[in-house]
Amino acid sequence: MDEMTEDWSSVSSPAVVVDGAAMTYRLHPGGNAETRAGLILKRFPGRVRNAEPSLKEVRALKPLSLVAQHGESIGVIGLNGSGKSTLMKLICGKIKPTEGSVYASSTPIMLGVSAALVPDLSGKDNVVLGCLAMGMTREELNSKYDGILELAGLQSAIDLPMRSYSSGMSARLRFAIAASINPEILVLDEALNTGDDEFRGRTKHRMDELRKEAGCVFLVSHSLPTVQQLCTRIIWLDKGDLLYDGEPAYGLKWYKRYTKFLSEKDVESAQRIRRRMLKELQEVRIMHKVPGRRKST
Ligand SMILES: Nc1ncnc2c1ncn2[C@@H]1O[C@H](COP(=O)(O)OP(=O)(O)OP(=O)(O)O)[C@@H](O)[C@H]1O
Repeated sequence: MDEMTEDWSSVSSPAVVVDGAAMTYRLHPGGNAETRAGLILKRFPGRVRNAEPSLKEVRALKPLSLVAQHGESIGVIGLNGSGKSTLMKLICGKIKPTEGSVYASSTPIMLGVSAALVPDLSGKDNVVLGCLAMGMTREELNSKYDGILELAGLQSAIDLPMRSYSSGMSARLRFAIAASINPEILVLDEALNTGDDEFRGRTKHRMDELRKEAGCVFLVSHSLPTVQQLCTRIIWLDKGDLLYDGEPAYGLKWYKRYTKFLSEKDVESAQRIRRRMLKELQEVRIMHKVPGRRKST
């Protein structure tokens, strides 16, 4: 990930700039012959299709440009496999685009503390662990600890081992930990889908606070009410294409129609909507400043 070095203050205040970024995964469907799975497949060569390793490519994201400003909360919607997580990983710098570039005004934080959390430890202990894993100092942790427990709102369950939590309870805890470090850019991938209405209310409050502190939040979600309630803008991805980038009401209206047609197996009508969205999409072009020259627009 390239950190932005330009002075954007005179133009606007972008938090993330995606400049023609695309992602193609390359993989060997036959697997590595040295792995356990590879050895098993080798014993049944005639029965397993594609047992011979051959390079396959998955075009997860086609070239896409967008600018996310400070103060925005952006919902990322789309069917399974449409490229949402891939875009988030590119934004967080977890993977490098195979084309184009991604710039961020500071390192985006993905709600990724789950990896550091330990199911056998209590919620409280996991708060300590998660915060330290995100690089918080002891002093910061002490000052924020009570606020995190309050935001998680797990009451007495906070003393129970995390393995006893429902997915909604785990989501509360993970969100409370991740949102505690006031990240300038926060990426929430599916984290809030399992929360109930009460938790969504708390989340909205915290997300509004983050945005007011000039943060920028990306929220990947299949829950349209969540996106509608929490986001100021939506991005709709479909089979690696950007279909919509704009205010939520209009995009969600067409997305709901699109998914309804697909569920009714009316592919023709769904395709019509897809074409319409692509036609209406206003292409974003990232202007690169040339040193010593004025931008002429
Ligand atoms: N590491 C990987 N290697 C190969 N292909 C991948 C990899 N990760 C994702 N893909 C493929 O890229 C495409 C986009 O996947 P991605 O996870 O970004 O979609 P998504 O919109 O987040 O899906 P979902 O809603 O199901 O989480 C899919 O076809 C997926 O199979």
